[in-house]
Amino acid sequence: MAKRVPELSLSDFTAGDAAAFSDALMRGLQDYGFIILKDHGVPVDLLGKAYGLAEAVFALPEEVKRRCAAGLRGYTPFGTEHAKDSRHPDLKEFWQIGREAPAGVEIDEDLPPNVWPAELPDFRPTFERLFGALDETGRTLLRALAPKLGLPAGHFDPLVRHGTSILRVLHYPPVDDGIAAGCVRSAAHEDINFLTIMVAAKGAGLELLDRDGTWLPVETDPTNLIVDSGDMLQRLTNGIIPATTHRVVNPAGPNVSRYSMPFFMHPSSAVPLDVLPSCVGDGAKYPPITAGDFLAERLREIGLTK
Ligand SMILES: O=C(O)CCC(=O)C(=O)O
Ligand SMILES: [Fe+2]
Repeated sequence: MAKRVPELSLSDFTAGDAAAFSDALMRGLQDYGFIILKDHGVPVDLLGKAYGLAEAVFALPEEVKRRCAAGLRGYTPFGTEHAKDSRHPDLKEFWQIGREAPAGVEIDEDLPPNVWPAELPDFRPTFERLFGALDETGRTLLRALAPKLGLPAGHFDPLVRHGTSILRVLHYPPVDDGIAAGCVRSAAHEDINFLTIMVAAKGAGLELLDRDGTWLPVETDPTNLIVDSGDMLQRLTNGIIPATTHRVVNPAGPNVSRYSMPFFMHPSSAVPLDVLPSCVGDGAKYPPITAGDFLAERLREIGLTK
């Protein structure tokens, strides 16, 4: 039988057999590094609205978009980011929305303000809502995963509640004929964070590197979410949950724009990424580092900070 990324229903966890869901989530991440999530609770009309605004924001004039560039928030122009070990820039532009410091709560984190496009008044409320909904889904998934790692269900909650999670709205424009050989929409990479919860793209192209060394397309209905495990979870689990290499290939069919929206779930910067006691086995494979230092190192390696 052809291999397929496992499909899970989040309602099994919230209103069904929670232990069976936890088993399937753990197995999916171990075997594929990816799962498809149905019945995730993020309203489908919100996903539709977000897609519409993603198209609108990237259609704004280049100088308007560039005025909304503010480092890790707002707009990042085409050709800025490259995968960690790639010499070529990825063929994408993106807009990043971060967590903002909660009103009235003192937190030990530098959370810069977001940048909003004045031309699109619906952009801010829509993406604030989507950020909140994906954040909630991510916390639920971490609650489902915790018992599989010998942890109490609520273990991750305080680590991620004020963390540096970021929602990235991505646009891959039609690929130019004159593009340099070796340039792809998104070169092979692993995500940096704990989990990525991604609004499934409308177009094909996402592929994961399967455990047998072949590229496996990750395809699903755009009303579903796609979840993958990142490097920080790999470190915590001593590699028991690996960060799976994935990429976005150039269009094989019609040469049209592709949009996607990954939400990268990060803990607070001060959180140590030490290997969990239940996963140490014969010894930790990774030296201790905080989430903040690890993120800073990786952002430099992909060209997003100096
Ligand atoms: O566009 C996609 O489907 C995947 C994007 C991705 O892997 C990333 O931004 O880390
Ligand atoms: Fe990724």
